Amino acid sequence: MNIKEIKLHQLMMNMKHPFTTSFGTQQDRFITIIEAVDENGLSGFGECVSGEDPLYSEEFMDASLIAMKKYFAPLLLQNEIKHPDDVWELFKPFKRNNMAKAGIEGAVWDLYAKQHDIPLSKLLGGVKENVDVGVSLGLEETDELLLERIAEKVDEGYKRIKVKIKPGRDVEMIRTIRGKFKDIPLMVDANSAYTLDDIDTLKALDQFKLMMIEQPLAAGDLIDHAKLQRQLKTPVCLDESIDSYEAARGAIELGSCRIINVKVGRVGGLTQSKKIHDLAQKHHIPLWCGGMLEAGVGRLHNIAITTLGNFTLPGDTASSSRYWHEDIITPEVTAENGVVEVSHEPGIGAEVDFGKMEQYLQKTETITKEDTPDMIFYD
Ligand SMILES: O=C(O)CCC(=O)C1=CC=C[C@@H](O)[C@@H]1C(=O)O
Ligand SMILES: [Mg+2]
Repeated sequence: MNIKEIKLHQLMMNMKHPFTTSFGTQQDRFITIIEAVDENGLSGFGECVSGEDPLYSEEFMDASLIAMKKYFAPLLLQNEIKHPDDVWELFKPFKRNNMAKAGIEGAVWDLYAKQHDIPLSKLLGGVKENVDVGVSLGLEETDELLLERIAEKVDEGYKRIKVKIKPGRDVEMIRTIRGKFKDIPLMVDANSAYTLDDIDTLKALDQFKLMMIEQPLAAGDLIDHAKLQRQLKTPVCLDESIDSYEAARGAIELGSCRIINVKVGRVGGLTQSKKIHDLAQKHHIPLWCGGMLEAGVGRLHNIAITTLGNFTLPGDTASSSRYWHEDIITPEVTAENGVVEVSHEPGIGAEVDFGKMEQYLQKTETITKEDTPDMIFYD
């Protein structure tokens, strides 16, 4: 693919509203945009979605940056690859660090699609021209405030509403929501805030006709999720637990969930996302694409993967304006009545706008072919 250099554009973006989950509140988003440049000056873009702190998962941006600079970018530059699927194999000896791997791999996918003049969605085997999207709402100080936010998003036409729950803000809060919004497609996300000791609370949620309960228990606990799913009518959806193809296989075989949320970064990139897609399809497990509070580049990668046939449920890829006063891409992602049109342009389908990015840019670091992987044991 003749990749000449990798640039790591490090941005600090300020979110329009704080976003609160069971594990914390976020206002600033530290994002790295990865640019892979080929010998002809063509650029492909990826986004590293690690959090600022290791709260959602063990990955965090400072560590991902080191992993990209020390290992993944130099490795990519020193090994000629023919296809983006080769990237996963190239990085395989290096354990985990999926979000760092996915960020670089994403730039390679976009570059390859542009080199071949096709949309990323088509390159991935996507079959949809538009995708349904929902919206994820954080916890608010009061239920009244949350009701207002839901009303806004229902008016905007989103295809489903996801609300965050945690112990003490669960059954009664959902009862209040259902009191006002009797029939909206509604789901909850606990981000691992419960254990099987909370089974009565989780069972009580069955009465509210929820589409699913996302990640109620600990990420590593496929066994307890299987026990829980057997006792719940509401489908369990796994997010944090699905950090690899093998985890997806385990969850499906054990019956730990009936739905999977695929996050491209969490599973190590688009190649792994496709593999999980095919596995889930074979087992009749529907998918949707989750979000990581991405800027436009990550958002467009999410839309591209959602065009695959088994992404049958609305994802978290809401409009750019859901989180940002101004996104870094032109055109921005816009959901009309909960539907995003898939671009026919080559690659991710929008331009990264360096003029807009400037306001958020803290630093750009460039890795070239002269930079060797910085390892003690490497031959
Ligand atoms: O809109 C989005 O990007 C999804 C937002 C969202 O729900 C999440 C983002 C980041 C980490 C988690 O809290 C989370 C999730 O669990 O899905
Ligand atoms: Mg989640």
